Amino acid sequence: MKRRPLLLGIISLLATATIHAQEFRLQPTPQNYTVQQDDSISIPRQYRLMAGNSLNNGTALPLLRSLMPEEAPDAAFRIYIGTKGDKVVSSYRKRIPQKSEGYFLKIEKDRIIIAGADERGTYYGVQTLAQLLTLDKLPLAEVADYPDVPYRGVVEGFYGTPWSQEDRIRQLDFYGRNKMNVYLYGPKDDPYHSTPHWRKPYPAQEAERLKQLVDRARDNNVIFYWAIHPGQDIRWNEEDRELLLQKFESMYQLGVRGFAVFFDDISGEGTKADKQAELLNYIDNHFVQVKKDVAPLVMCPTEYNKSWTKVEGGYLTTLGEKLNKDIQIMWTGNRVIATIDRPTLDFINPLIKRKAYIWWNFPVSDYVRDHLLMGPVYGNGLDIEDGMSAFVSNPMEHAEASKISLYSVADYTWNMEKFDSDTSWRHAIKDLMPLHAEYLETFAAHNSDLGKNGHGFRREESIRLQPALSALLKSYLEKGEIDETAYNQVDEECRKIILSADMLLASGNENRPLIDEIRPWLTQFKLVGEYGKTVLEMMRLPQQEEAFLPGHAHAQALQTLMTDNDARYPQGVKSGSGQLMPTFDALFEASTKQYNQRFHTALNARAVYSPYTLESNVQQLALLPTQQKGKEGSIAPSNEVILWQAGGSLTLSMDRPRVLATLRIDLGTKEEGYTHFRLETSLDGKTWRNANLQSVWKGYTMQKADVKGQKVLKIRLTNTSGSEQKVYFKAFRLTEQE
Ligand SMILES: OCC1=N[C@H]2[C@@H](O1)O[C@H](CO)[C@@H](O)[C@@H]2O
Repeated sequence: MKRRPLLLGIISLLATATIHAQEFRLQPTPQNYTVQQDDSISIPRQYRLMAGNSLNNGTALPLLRSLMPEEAPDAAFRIYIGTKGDKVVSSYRKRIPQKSEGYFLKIEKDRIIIAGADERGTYYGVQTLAQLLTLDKLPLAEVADYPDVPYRGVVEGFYGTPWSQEDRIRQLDFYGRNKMNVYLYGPKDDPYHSTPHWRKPYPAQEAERLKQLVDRARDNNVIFYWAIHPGQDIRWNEEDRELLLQKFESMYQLGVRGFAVFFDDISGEGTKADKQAELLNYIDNHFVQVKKDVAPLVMCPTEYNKSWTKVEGGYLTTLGEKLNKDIQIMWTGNRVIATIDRPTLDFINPLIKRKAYIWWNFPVSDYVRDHLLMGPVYGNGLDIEDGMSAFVSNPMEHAEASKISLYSVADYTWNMEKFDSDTSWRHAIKDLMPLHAEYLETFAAHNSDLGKNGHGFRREESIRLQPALSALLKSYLEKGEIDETAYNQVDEECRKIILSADMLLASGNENRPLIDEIRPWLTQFKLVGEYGKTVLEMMRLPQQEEAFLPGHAHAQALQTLMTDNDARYPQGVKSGSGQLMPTFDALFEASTKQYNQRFHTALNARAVYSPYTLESNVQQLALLPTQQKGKEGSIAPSNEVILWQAGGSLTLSMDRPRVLATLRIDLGTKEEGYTHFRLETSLDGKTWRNANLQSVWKGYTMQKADVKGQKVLKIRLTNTSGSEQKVYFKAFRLTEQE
């Protein structure tokens, strides 16, 4: 029957609209928002625009016109839009919040009023109207709104593949919609941002692409900051100072109106506080203050977190005392990766004599590249807006996937008291994939913890399923019994996991960039679901000699598939590593052990293990995870400067003696740097023999140890120089002989 699809279509549209209306929330949560419940108006097709002159070359009007195309001078319905001081909104002047970027928005029967405290506030009023226009009828609403934190946004400051041009364009539009007003461009692996080419202007093509971004940022009322990272090889002389200013000038010519200097993750000459302060004040006095249309200068200190600060050393107090007062100083918190609370701010603000410009290292994943961080934003204080000048998030190299967190960071920094982590997280997911939200939520819920890592930072995972997982495991391990309720919940979740992975992989064009980013993890997620189902079946069969075997074999096959996965990620991809995998592995081992005892067999009862374990008394190395892929074993690299104390050592132990083929070590230091270290191997952990290091020049110094054919149980690297060494820990990789 022809009519049925049409009828179904109308019903589903109404259903979606109703759900949308029920679930509707303004993002970020406004400070004040009232709606006349029993009344609304249909969206006017035509309107007469009454606009204040102050908006002429701003972006509020273009946005309004893009939302409401039918302007007609004789239309009955009117839209009054202006900034405080514009005559057109003078009668609403008292309703405008007296706050930077504040706005007043009112929808009445015959008019809409948008009045901003400043141009960006007016723009934000239009962004709020844009959200209300997605409803099928316009509520008679009144919004008096403003942000808690002055500067809110993103610092692209991670190691790894920088975002693409398309990524950044989409990001800037996202910041406009979510009222984020700052984007700091500082990808560590851009050679013109950092060593070696920070002194050189960008080649024409890159310059043109940056100009496109600067223009897009302006369209979205976002301040585009360009950051420079000169500290690794800067010389404190006039030449380098002028070269840096020339580079800033060339960026200014591209339209950049925000500048930053990052001194993080460096060692040597560039780390001196008084020299840094002298340079920054010079830039401030001779460039920022001279230009007059440039935002306050931002700097990232070398000691950018409390665990690396020696207050008595005077680095931070020197910056606090010497830096011009309007220069912003970034801070990541008590550790490199940390949530921000009142004690964090009470520590740093007095030292730097200004409010910290928070650089929040979440959801950045460059130190756990095998993981995605898709969980809720939580753990930051909700009463600390007055203690910071900014809060910017350092995201993952996966731009779209980072939006789940960024949506909530926008919500948190705009209206801290009203921030609700879980509500925000669920809406962030709907915003990213409205048509597949339930599947993306299932995926995100089980891909939020980052596993063991060098910073010791962890996140909750599989929160709703945790009680069932632990009940199932507890009853099975302690009593060999199956908790049927828990069993069914976990079984049902495995079904949802498999379904969600397939639905997202097949989701087509809804958000293809997102699926392209997370595809390796979706494939892995499906394997996790299948592994769970297989292990659950095994749990029922340890008393059946024949029936148990196929499940055991299948589980081992799935374990192999989950380990030797996507070649593009040398360290592999991990999914469900926080809760699901540890539970399924434990159940695999328990049921197999039960079977082996019952039938006196020796089926492999080990789910996964790394043949390598790491011990070290060097604090920044001690927690680094080890990885194994086939014949290659490695210790995860670190991005930061390692303070390796005299006599400090790192020992990699095997589960049994293994014959080595190669061992490569990269401490990011030059040739002579390796003379400060001794490399040894041992077959019994008692007697050690030297393995001398030979330099391998691969565009940078890498060390190759002549261990070919040696059977070893342990490898040890010790700082024998008698003093602390500051090195990087870029690679520690071995291969075993076939
Ligand atoms: O300035 C703050 C800072 N600089 C480094 C450090 O934090 O760790 C981040 C996470 O590994 C890394 O992405 C960033 O480039």
